[in-house]
Order: sequence, then structure tokens, then C-alpha cells
Amino acid sequence: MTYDWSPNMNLPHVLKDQLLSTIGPAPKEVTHINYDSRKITNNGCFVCIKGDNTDGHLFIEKAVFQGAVQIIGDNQEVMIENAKRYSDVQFILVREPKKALALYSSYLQSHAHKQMSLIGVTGTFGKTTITAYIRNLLNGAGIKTGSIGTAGVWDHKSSLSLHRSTPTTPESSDLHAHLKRMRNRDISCVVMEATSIGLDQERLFGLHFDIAVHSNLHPEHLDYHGTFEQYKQAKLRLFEQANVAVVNIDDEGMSKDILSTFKGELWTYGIHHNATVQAENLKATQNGSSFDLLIKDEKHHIFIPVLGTHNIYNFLASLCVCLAKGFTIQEISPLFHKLEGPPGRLQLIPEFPDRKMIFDFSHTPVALENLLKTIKPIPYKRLIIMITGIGIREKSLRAPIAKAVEGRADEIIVTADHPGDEDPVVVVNDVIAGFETTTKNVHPVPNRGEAIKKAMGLAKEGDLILITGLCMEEFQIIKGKKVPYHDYDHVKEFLHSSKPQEYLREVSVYK
Ligand SMILES: CC(=O)N[C@H]1[C@@H](OP(=O)(O)OP(=O)(O)OC[C@H]2O[C@@H](n3ccc(=O)[nH]c3=O)[C@H](O)[C@@H]2O)O[C@H](CO)[C@@H](O)[C@@H]1O[C@H](C)C(=O)N[C@@H](C)C(=O)N[C@H](CCC(=O)O)C(=O)O
Ligand SMILES: Nc1ncnc2c1ncn2[C@@H]1O[C@H](COP(=O)(O)OP(=O)(O)OP(=O)(O)O)[C@@H](O)[C@H]1O
Repeated sequence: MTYDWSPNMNLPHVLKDQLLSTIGPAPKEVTHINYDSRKITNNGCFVCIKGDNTDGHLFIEKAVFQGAVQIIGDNQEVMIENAKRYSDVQFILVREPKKALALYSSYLQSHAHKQMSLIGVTGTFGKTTITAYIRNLLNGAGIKTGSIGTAGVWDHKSSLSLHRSTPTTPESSDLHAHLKRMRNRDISCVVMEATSIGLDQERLFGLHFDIAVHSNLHPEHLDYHGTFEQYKQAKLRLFEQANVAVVNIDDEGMSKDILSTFKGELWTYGIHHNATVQAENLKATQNGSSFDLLIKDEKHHIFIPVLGTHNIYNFLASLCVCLAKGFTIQEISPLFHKLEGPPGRLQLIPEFPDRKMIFDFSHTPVALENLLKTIKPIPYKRLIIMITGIGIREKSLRAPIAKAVEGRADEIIVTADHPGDEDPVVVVNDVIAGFETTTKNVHPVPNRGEAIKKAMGLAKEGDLILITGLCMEEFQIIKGKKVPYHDYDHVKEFLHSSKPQEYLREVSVYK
């Protein structure tokens, strides 16, 4: 049964291309839309999505019980069956419920996205960092810019508290609600991470991006996408929705695909190949990176207060966005000395006099090994590293974490992150079991805050302290509860303590 579109159907016009048929009375009012029956309340529209574990169509009854007045789905048989049972509810049969969810969500949020400029960032590594750099530079340049991604949802000033449904790219109904919230705060530009899974699940369907940014492509999420090719095709979809593309020309994963298919304005960046914006003569310095920037045959000497070659790539991507937005290098360069990445990604903590201190999110053996490679060019007297076992995640990673840093630091503090239901002492001892030859200069401190102070207490002039683990999160999970926690509070406590020496005392945890 197929209905022709008619204006009297009382349905938002946005659903026109998705609509197959409707049964039941059009509701007087629809106040919200959701893909999860548990989040539906009075006057809601529930969209049935087939997932990996279950099928949203099984929860129609629950959604109606919770107050749904409209149901959207693609299973004709189930929809008709339920329409007979709930004659006061409108059932809308569509071609693709995920697309309908995105379109209808946009409508219910007054198409807020159309009143703002959108920038999408995709790639395997660097999305969160590039997103933070773009937000930082554009705000500095006077464009009120918000961001959405792994680091949360930010307006131009600070992080907004909200419930997260996905780790990075929100489901479309949540995304449009965030966009409306941004618009209400006078945000005129939003930069967002576009993950392959988010793109594949149509969370960004119907959005139009002024600029799409590519970082790089390496195998990831193959359990979800099946093949590397399918993973790449999902990421490439972002560029079909954009006017301008910013492409890392050094990346072998997908740059050629974008360059050969993209029809709009192109900006390239890189270090090893000629690009619109190219960096050369890279040098790691005490507090950041310096290099020469080549833009259209002009050379500019640049310093940015961030470490690591990968972050120079991330910076180049962000700079291309500013240039594509019409700023000149002269207008943007005064902002470089204040460039800020996302919390906890090679984040320099400047407050500790005569010592260098870095927070980094690495909490796996591979990430720790990469971190130790990245900091190599930084001059320091002694290296002090704090590593963490994680209570709520794979136990099997604890011992390898110790192995990754063994013999590569002068002092190693071992602590526990998110102990969950585990005794932090046990977590710490599991990590320590991974040291193969010696536990000399290994300091077990089960409480993360105390461990930070211990690391700071051990540091002398000229030393480098690496604080690793899940430090960008503002809570610790302890016995199923999120307990407010921030690394930075402990840094401040140490610096303001009249007796910092007391943190040097040993804490004995071996049982
Ligand atoms: C693997 C994956 O992508 N899962 C997504 C998928 O879940 P699923 O297939 O398991 O759903 P399901 O449990 O079978 O349920 C099917 C439907 O029934 C609904 N339901 C279920 C139970 C109920 O009582 N009532 C009800 O309505 C569910 O809300 C859902 O709509 O469909 C759901 C609804 O559309 C998504 O929210 C969910 O994302 C989950 C939360 C998730 O964590 N996804 C991760 C993998 C993800 O998207 N990550 C990327 C980052 C990747 C990166 O790091 O690069 C991201 O962008 O965040
Ligand atoms: N451009 C890059 N190239 C290679 N590696 C990078 C790049 N940028 C960041 N990394 C590495 O990836 C890690 C994660 O960076 P970031 O959070 O910015 O990436 P992401 O794509 O958002 O990943 P996630 O979604 O897992 O957070 C960093 O700690 C760093 O080790």
C-alpha cells in the first residue's frame, strides 16, 4: 500500500521522500523523537530501528505505553498489526527509518543546523584533536564556534553537560538537539567529529557541511565494517555532503580517493608532498614544535605549543580550515601561541615551575609505546611516568602496560583508574606483575590523585613527568558509581601544599 504525498497528511514535508504509507490519526502535537523506547514520554515519536542485538519494532507497545503518539518503522506487517491494536496512534511506514529519524529530528529542532556553518572531521586518528584546534582557532578569530565529539559537546566557552548516547558522533536525534542548543547560544559555527560508524548509521544524514576535513586512514573498526574498503567508503560519504575538502596529501589510506572524486574546492596539507599548506624543517623544542610553513610560495616561520609530528598534521588541517574560511595567515598566526588541544592528549601542564608535565590519555601498551616515542625529542633530565591499570576493563592489559614502560623511565608510579568493583590494590599489583626484571624505582600508589602528587614529589628541576591514563574524564567509576574526580585538582593541591615533601613517602600496597 503506497500513498501519494498530500499536504493534508499533516506530516512534516521533510519525510516526503521517505514516506510509503500512514495508518491512524495524525497527532495534534509531537514534542520529541527517539530511537529508544525507554526515552519516549508523552507526545513522542518512536522510530523503530533494527539493531545488532534486537529490533526496535519489538518495542512499539512499550513506546505507546510510555506516551508515543507516532511510530515510524519499515516493517509493514508489524506496523499494521500494531496499528490495529493502537488506533489512536499514527503509524508511518518509511523506506529507511534511520534517515527518517535524522530528517524528522532536524524538523523538530527547527533545522537549527541550517543557520550555522558546519565543519565535519573524519579519519582514523586525530579527529578529536583537529576538532579542538579548529574550535580554538575559530573562536580566537572571532567566530563563535562549538564542537561535538569524543571530548563532549562544547559551546564557544566551555563543555556542556549532557547525557551521551554514543562515544563520539551522536545519534541524529541527539545531534539535532545539541545543534539547537548551540544555536540558542548564538553559536554560528559547529565543528564535529564524523566517525565511520556514525556516517554508516545515517546519524549525519541531511546535514550539509561547509568544510569536510580528512586526517588519515588506517585499519580500524573492521569488526563493524567487514572490510577496509567498506570502512573507507563510510568515511568518504562525508565528502559527498560538503562544499570544501581539506585533505592530508601524505595519507595513503584515502587521500587519493577524495582527490579523484571531490568536485568542490580542495585544500591539501602535508609534510612529505607538495600541498597547498606544507610544513618543513620541523623541530621539537622545549615547549612545543617549530617549523616553516609554505603557503602559496610564501614561507612563514611558526611555533605552536604542542608536541608530536602527528599534532603538526592536526594543526595543518585546522589551519587549512581557517584559510578556507577566508582568514589570512597574518590574521590567524597571532593565535598560534595559544593553540589548545583537547584535554588529556599530550596536554602540557605549564604550572609546575622548572619541570615539564604532560597529561596523556594513553592507557594501552601500544599507546604508551607511541607516547614514549613522541616525547623523545623533548630535552629532560629524568623521566617520571605514571601508568594505570583499569579496573573496569580488560585485566589482560594490566601486565603488558608495565612491560611497555619497563626500563624506559627513571621512576614509574603505578596506580589504578576506574577501579569499579575491584580493589585498587589488586589492580596495581596486576600491573606490577608485568615487570620482568626489576621493580626498582617502581612506586605503587593505588589512589590516582595521590599517585599524581607522588610523581610531582619525585620530580626535580629539569625532569619530565608523564601522567597517563583516563585523565580527560571528570569522574572515576568506583563500585558502579561515577565519583567526581579531576587530575588537575591534585596538581593544584600539590602546588599549594605547604609540605609537598610528604608526598615522597612510600605507600606499601603489596599484600
Ligand atoms: C555498534 C553500534 O554502533 N551500535 C549502535 C546500534 O546499537 P545496536 O545495533 O546494538 O542496537 P540494538 O541494541 O540491537 O537495538 C536496536 C534498537 O532497539 C532499540 N531499543 C532497544 C531496547 C529497548 O528496550 N528499547 C528500544 O527501543 C534501541 O534503542 C535501538 O534503536 O544502534 C543504536 C541505535 O541506533 C546505537 O545507539 C548503537 O550505538 C552504540 C551506543 C555505540 O556505542 N556505538 C559505538 C560503537 C559507536 O557508534 N562508536 C562511534 C565511535 C567509533 C570511533 O571511536 O571511531 C561513535 O561515533 O560514537
Ligand atoms: N594526525 C594523527 N596521526 C596519527 N596519530 C594521531 C594523529 N592525531 C592523533 N594521533 C594519535 O591518536 C591518539 C588519539 O587522538 P585523537 O583523540 O585526536 O584521535 P581520534 O581520531 O579522535 O580518536 P578517538 O576517537 O579514539 O579519540 C593520540 O593520542 C595520538 O597518539
